[in-house]
Amino acid sequence: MDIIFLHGVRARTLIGCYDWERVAPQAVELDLDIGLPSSRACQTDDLTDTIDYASVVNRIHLELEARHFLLLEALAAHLAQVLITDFAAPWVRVSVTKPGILKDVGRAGVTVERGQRA
Ligand SMILES: Nc1nc2c(c(=O)[nH]1)N=C([C@H](O)[C@@H](O)CO)CN2
Repeated sequence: MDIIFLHGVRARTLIGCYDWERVAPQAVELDLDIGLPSSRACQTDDLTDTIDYASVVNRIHLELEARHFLLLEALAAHLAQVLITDFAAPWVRVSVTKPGILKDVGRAGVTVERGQRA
């Protein structure tokens, strides 16, 4: 399976289970690994035969503005479902981290995998 990736996507969103996290957006970083439905673009050299990673990152930012989750797990699972449903990805791995959220921890986060990796 061929994979496109977007690693180190920086964004701000309302996320968290505590009251202080419900009032202001905070920084998150995402790593997205997205399986492609086919390797056709390798032969055709045509953007319409693959998943446009620029379109993906635009959609991710729209989702982060529109949806507000309590847990990183719920956010990661939602983004994974968007990639599978709306971009026809057969397999995705979505990692979401909160840089600096915990004392003495560089990044706290979660990774979800959805779909079948061929
Ligand atoms: N497994 C998780 N643990 C925690 C999460 C989370 O999303 N998944 N979130 C929090 C708080 O919201 C955190 O941002 C502040 O401590 C705690 N644990």
